[in-house]
Amino acid sequence: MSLQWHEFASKAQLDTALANHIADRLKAAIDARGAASLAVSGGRTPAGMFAALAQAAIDWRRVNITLVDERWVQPDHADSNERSVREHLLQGPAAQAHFISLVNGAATPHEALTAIEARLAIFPSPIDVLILGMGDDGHTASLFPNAAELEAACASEAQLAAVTPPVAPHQRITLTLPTIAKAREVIVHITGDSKKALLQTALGEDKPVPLQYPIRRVLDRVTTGKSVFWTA
Ligand SMILES: O=C(O)[C@H](O)[C@@H](O)[C@H](O)[C@H](O)COP(=O)(O)O
Repeated sequence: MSLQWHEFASKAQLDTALANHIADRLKAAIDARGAASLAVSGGRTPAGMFAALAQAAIDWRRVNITLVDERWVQPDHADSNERSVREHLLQGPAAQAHFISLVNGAATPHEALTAIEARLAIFPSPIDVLILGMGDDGHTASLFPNAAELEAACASEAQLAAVTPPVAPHQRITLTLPTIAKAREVIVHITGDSKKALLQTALGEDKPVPLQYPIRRVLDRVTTGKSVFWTA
C-alpha cells in the first residue's frame, strides 16, 4: 500500500486532524474486536495531538496504550516518554485507558527485556494504530543509524530490543522493526520543512542512501496502512 501524505496549514490543525483520525480508528477497532491498541512515540512533537486525542468521546476503557520506545529513565524523569504520555494523553476521558509502561527498575533495558515482553503479552496484537516520530538523523522509534544493535532490532522477531544510541542521551527500549511493521496502521507524525525534506530524501527511490535511514527501512516493511501527517 502506498504512503499517503496529509499536510496541514498549522500545528493546531494537524494535531486536531490526527487526533480525530486516531480516535476514529480506535473506535472502529472497538466496534470490530471489542478492544483497541495504540502505540505512541515520545519526543516533543506529539504533546498537542495527545491533548486533543485525550478528549475524544470513545470508550477508553477498551483502549490499550503503550509506547513505541522509551528512554531508560524513571517515569518522573524530564526525558521520560511515559511522563509525557501521562501528562498529556492519559488525562480527561483518556485517563480510563490501560497504559503499559516499557520501563521497570532494572539497571539497563537489556536486563529488562524479558519482563517487559511479558507485560506486552496482554497487549492486543497486531497494534491497531502506531504513531512514529522521526529524528533529524532519520531515526524512528529508537532505531538509530549506526547504533550497534540496529541490525538486530531491524531483524528480531522479538517484540522489543534494547538500543544504545550513538549520540542521543539514555539507553533505549524499543519495539523492533518487524513488530512496528505488523501494525494495522503506521502514521509518521512530523513537523518542519527540514524533516519533510529528510523524509523525502530517505524515501528517494533511486538513491543509495535511503537504507541509511531507519525511517525508510520501517516504511518499506509496512504493507498495511501508512501515512504521514505533516505541517511546516
Ligand atoms: O524517544 C524518542 O525520542 C522518540 O520516540 C523518537 O523516535 C522521536 O519520535 C524522535 O526523536 C522525534 O522527536 P521530536 O518529536 O522531539 O523531534
